[in-house]
Amino acid sequence: MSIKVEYVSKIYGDQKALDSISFETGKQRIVGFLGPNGAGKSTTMKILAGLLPPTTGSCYIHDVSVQHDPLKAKKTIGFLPENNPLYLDMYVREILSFGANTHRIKNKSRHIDDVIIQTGLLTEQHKKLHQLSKGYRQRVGLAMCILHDPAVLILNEPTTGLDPNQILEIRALIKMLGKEKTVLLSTHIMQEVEAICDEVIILNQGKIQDHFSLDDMSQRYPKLSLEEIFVRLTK
Ligand SMILES: Nc1ncnc2c1ncn2[C@@H]1O[C@H](COP(=O)(O)OP(=O)(O)OP(=O)(O)O)[C@@H](O)[C@H]1O
Repeated sequence: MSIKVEYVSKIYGDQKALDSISFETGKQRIVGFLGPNGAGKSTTMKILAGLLPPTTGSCYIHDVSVQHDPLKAKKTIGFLPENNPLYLDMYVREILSFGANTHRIKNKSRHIDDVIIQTGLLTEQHKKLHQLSKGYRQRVGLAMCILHDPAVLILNEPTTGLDPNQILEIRALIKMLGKEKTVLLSTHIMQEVEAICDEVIILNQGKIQDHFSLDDMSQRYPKLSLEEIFVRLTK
């Protein structure tokens, strides 16, 4: 099992954001994590990334408990938060070097070269982040995520705010990364899920409504598009 979530609930004050959710994903799968605004996607992702404690329940990345062994679990995770907060005054190589130091990566320079090639940043590597287009900033965010070669990527709305060309390029990059890694990807774009995901989890008001493989979709929901399924499960 790659990602395992067991009976996770999260209560903020008197707001129940997650209500005992459980799911598991296989390895090297791209999993679309869908739900309307406020469904609890970001909360789940932050809990999985070890940035937020659940109120109850547990999660595991490759059988390592995020709650009990957070440092070990974090070595296996690359997390791209919503809005990809980066230090915009830093140069591309500088921020990657900063990330590599955090992960104590050996052969840093060669490793950064590899990640720059993998994420298509070669032509932009000498720029400061504020000089980059949103799409290239997103590539830097993804480069930061994969620096320590984690087996699992947790990507919160990675294509939001990008133009159609950049969306296609970032999707292709995620699809390429998904050949070797498990990717949990939240998005509001159904087309994106159909283009790159192997399976889908639909969350609504803090509860999992369904979890299915896209290969099984037409059998499970005959004649319905993913958008229609989303509406049916979240209305
Ligand atoms: N720090 C917080 N304090 C209080 N309530 C919060 C906090 N963070 C999230 N919530 C609430 O928890 C619920 C789930 O929020 P969350 O951000 O996880 O949803 P989401 O599915 O990621 O939404 P979106 O698609 O809009 O990003 C919402 O009702 C939200 O208002």
